[in-house]
Parts: sequence; C-alpha cells; structure tokens
Amino acid sequence: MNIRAAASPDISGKDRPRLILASGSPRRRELLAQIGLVPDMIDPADIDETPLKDELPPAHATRLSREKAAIVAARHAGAVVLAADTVVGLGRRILPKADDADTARRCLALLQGRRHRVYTGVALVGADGRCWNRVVESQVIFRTLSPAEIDQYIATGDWKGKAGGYAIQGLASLFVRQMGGSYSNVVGLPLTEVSGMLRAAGIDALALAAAAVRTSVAD
Ligand SMILES: Cc1cn([C@H]2C[C@H](O)[C@@H](COP(=O)(O)OP(=O)(O)OP(=O)(O)O)O2)c(=O)[nH]c1=O
Repeated sequence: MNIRAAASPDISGKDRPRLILASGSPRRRELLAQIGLVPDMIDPADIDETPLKDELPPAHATRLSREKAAIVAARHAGAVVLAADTVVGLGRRILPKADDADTARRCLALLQGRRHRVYTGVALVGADGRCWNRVVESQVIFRTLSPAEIDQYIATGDWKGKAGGYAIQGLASLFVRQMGGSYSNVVGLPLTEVSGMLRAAGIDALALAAAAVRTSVAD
C-alpha cells in the first residue's frame, strides 16, 4: 500500500477545495501569499461593523468574523471560505478603525505610552458547511509619543483603514516597545492558527508548498 498517497491524496493541490477570502484587506491577501496560498476568489462581505452595546473586544472580533464568513459562504456553496476581523482593544474598550485623521490621532493619543491588545477573530466555513472559529490575542506596548510625532505619523496616511489607527507592519513599528503573541495576528491574520484551521478544512499550505517544490525540481 502506498501510505503517503493514502495519507495525503490532495498533496498536488489539484483536488483542494476552492478557497474564497471573504476580505477586502490587502494585508490578509499578503499574509496568505506568505504561506503560499492564493485564494481562488476575493469576495469581501462588507457588513456593518458597529460594536453592540457593552460588547467586549474579543467578542466583537469573533462575531464579525462569523458574520463575514456566513454571508460569503452563502454565496459560494462547496467552497472553503475564510473571514477575519481585527480589533484593537484598550481594556474593555474597542478602538475604531481609522477612516479619518482625527480618529487616528485620537487612537494614537490613547495608545501611546501604554499596553493594548489586538484581537483577530477568524472564521472558516468548510466545503461541507462545517464551521471553525477562533479568536487570537496579541499584546502590544507603545512607547510614549509626543504630539509632534503623532502629527508626523498622521501626515504619512499609514493609519488609513487600520484598526486602532496604526499599522505595525509600517512606520508604527517605530512605536512598539514590546510585543507578545502572534505578529501576523496584529497585521490581520494569525497564520499559525489559520493554517491549522485550513488544514482541518482540506487545505494544507505546508504540504502544498512542499509538493510545488517537488514538482518544479522534477520538471
Ligand atoms: C492593528 C493593525 C490593523 N491592521 C488592519 C488589518 C485589517 O485590514 C484592518 C482592520 O479592519 P477589519 O475590519 O478587520 O478588516 P478590513 O475592513 O480591512 O477588511 P474586511 O472587513 O473586508 O476583512 O486593520 C493592520 O494592517 N495593521 C495593524 O497593525
């Protein structure tokens, strides 16, 4: 018996289920590309992301990721659908996604000189309709920022569309004194957890990458 073939019938990738990324975030696309996965389609859910009354940051990220996945899965029967939501939490408080300079400035004034948490809720719907859900927490401590430094950062526009008004993968890396937990989680997709969920749904990023290397060497 060919044990490897029996254990990994999908190793070539040709039989893997279609993967739909239910997100308009370029960061999530880039993070998936980092582990060799190119979604077959990008289909953002575009839902109302207003927090519920007294909703805590991890519960908010979990709820929104589930809603995004469910809406998009209903449009793509038989596909694997991946959705996520990233939230910056300061204690019990949810900081907004910065769509204008004033919001970003207010967020940075709150975040400077202290610790906050970043939660990404991840929801996956399998080709057979099974659902997986996780929320991953990272901790970030910003150094003290002067009002002039906040103004300089605002002028770069790097905060646009980012939860909490900053992007750790950009200039805001200059503000990070300390970080705990998953870095990719802060950027928008906790890759270790996501790859485990995808594997459970029949998409094994590491096996696909290894198979691709073997194929190119054989060519
Ligand atoms: C904290 C932080 C967030 N972000 C981004 C990740 C997300 O794109 C965004 C949080 O908003 P989200 O609502 O999670 O995602 P989105 O609106 O960009 O896309 P979609 O809802 O279609 O999935 O903030 C960074 O890029 N870097 C960071 O350091």
